[in-house]
Amino acid sequence: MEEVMIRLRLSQADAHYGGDLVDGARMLALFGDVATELLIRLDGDEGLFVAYEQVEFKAPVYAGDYIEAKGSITKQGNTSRTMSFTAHKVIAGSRDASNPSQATLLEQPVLVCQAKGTCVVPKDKQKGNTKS
Ligand SMILES: C[C@H](N)CC(=O)SCCNC(=O)CCNC(=O)[C@H](O)C(C)(C)COP(=O)(O)OP(=O)(O)OC[C@H]1O[C@@H](n2cnc3c(N)ncnc32)[C@H](O)[C@@H]1OP(=O)(O)O
Repeated sequence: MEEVMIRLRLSQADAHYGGDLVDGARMLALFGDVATELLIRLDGDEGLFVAYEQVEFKAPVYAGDYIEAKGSITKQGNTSRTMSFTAHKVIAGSRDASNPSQATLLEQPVLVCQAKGTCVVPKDKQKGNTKS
């Protein structure tokens, strides 16, 4: 199955809790964008997220970290598209206030979040089914 990936750096604006910790919902926002691209590629429509079946936050994410969010469609129903997602930290920003510009390229990316979810694209919006 085709895989889609979004890679971005989390900034100070993403820090939400003490110690520059990023809200877990930020990872779900990334998964939503990954899902949207998967649906555009398959159906030519952005679709709608109907449910997350499973979300696990496996490691903390901080401002300054670089994240790769990936997803693929695992099952195609009539209108539903079931997907699985992962987010890995590939660069860790500084956690040392005395050396804030230091950063570490991680030899092994760290799994920070994983989820399964389902999106819906109504039949009349699926590629090839539009009447116009
Ligand atoms: C990815 C997006 N581009 C970005 C977003 O995240 S959108 C923002 C968040 N989502 C929304 O605002 C959507 C709000 N929900 C809706 O508008 C509707 O619920 C819906 C349009 C998404 C679905 O409505 P409807 O078509 O009436 O639903 P159903 O006919 O009941 O089901 C359609 C298919 O979806 C499957 N399904 C329904 N509920 C679940 C569930 N909890 N878990 C897994 N799958 C579910 C259902 O089985 C149908 O599948 P098939 O058509 O048989 O394949």
